[in-house]
Amino acid sequence: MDEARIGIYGLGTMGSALALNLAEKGIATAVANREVEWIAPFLDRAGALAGNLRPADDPRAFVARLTRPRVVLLMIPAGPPVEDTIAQFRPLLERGDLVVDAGNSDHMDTTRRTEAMAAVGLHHMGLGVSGGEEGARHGPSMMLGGDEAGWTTLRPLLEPIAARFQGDPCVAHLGPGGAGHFVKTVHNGIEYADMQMIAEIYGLLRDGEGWDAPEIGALFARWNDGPLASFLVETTARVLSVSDPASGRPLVDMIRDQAGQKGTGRWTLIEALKLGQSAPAIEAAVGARSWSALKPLRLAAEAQLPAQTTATELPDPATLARALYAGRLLAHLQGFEILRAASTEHGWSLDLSRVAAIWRAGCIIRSDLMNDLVGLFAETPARPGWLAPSAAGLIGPALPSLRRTVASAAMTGLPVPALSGALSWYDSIRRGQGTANLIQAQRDAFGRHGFERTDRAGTSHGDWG
Ligand SMILES: NC(=O)C1=CN([C@@H]2O[C@H](COP(=O)(O)OP(=O)(O)OC[C@H]3O[C@@H](n4cnc5c(N)ncnc54)[C@H](OP(=O)(O)O)[C@@H]3O)[C@@H](O)[C@H]2O)C=CC1
Ligand SMILES: O=C(CO)[C@H](O)[C@H](O)COP(=O)(O)O
Repeated sequence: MDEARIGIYGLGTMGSALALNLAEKGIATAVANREVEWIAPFLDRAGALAGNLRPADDPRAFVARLTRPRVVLLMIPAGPPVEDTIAQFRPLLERGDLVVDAGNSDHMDTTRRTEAMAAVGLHHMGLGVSGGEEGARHGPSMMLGGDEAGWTTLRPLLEPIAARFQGDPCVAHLGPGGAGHFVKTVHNGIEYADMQMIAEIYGLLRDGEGWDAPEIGALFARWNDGPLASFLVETTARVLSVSDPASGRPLVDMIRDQAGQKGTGRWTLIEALKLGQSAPAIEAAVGARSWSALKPLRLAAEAQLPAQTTATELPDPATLARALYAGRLLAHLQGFEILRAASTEHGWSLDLSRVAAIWRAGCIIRSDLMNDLVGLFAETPARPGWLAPSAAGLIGPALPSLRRTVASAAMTGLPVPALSGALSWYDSIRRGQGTANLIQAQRDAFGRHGFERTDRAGTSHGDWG
């Protein structure tokens, strides 16, 4: 009677929300936490749902509560905590049992662990979960990597708790090993870029036009009724409207401009570079968070360095909205191209249309745009998204607004690194004749590296004098 079909280990923000979600769907769930004193208050908060929760004070008792094959889902920080916890559980598990790492782990760690666990007959599954606390509680988007047998076991547990888009559960088995965690990492890279571009538009309105936070929030709220409709625009509108009870000022004005980051944005970039890809909108977003942390240096530079700006009228809100749409679209195309490159490199056969489909609800980057991307990536799965027949029609109408916004921000001295990175990337990928001929000439001139001529095959060298 007291058995559980799944066990959640780690009752922090995400783990406790996932456990309540499972319990609410009638799935008996074992729960445990490293520091056991958190378990009783969690059960109190669970109220009637506690009837479907099976607490355990230590890993052995926790495992003993699970039906076979046992499913141990870890919702704890990536890195050493996951490593150490798996080592703790491994001797308690038997052939066929599963460990599901549902935190934001590095895909290479997940692949390594999958292989090590498979060698002793255990299934290690990497599960990317997105949606924050609210998503985990009422329906996250979930990206699973691992073997087919593990998916067969997990599917009846994950589909009932997933977010749904028009009835379709936002969970998919995306590939073997670290495929799920890789997709989650890139999800977060896109999340960083989207947040940064929103912040850049906020900066133009605040510093260029002198709008206050509630005014900007009201504009974002209106935008959320149009093509920019998304969780992040909606959230932005909400946070900009909140005032600080202590000062009476908008709460956002009382927050230090130094952003945190746990690593997934940076990992996206590192992976992109390793795959020979570039993702300047995501790079700009990671860089902007890093620079934000160096507040004393920025203050010193502001006092010392000239701005040399030219007074220029900033675009009207409708132009800014289209610029944000274009930037967002290009950042998504960058992220999805990283996924496509990784899929080829690792042999994952990722279905990019399905990835977009499970990002339509539950996750942080859910948006109306994602629905268009489902169709776009179905059109030409073997080629970059921007070569899909529908891409030009999505990008074209918004592009002049992106150009106008980036140009006037540059003249005014207001930083828009992600928007301008997206635009430069676009202008680079659509240019048939680039400037790398000069790079090749330079390389050959100083290092005899050789180049290919346009009129004959093979390696040539120049007589550079
Ligand atoms: N918060 C979010 O919006 C999202 C978070 N994630 C990921 O989910 C995972 C959990 O995040 P979140 O719930 O926010 O984190 P919290 O900080 O709220 O909770 C962390 C949990 O991990 C446990 N823990 C910490 N260190 C160890 C350790 N060394 N060994 C065993 N258990 C440990 C904690 O136990 P104890 O109480 O004993 O300290 C606690 O249960 C992370 O990988 C995070 O990146 C994914 C999507 C969204
Ligand atoms: O995974 C997430 C959402 O999908 C988390 O919100 C993510 O951990 C946030 O990352 P960071 O702290 O680096 O901003």
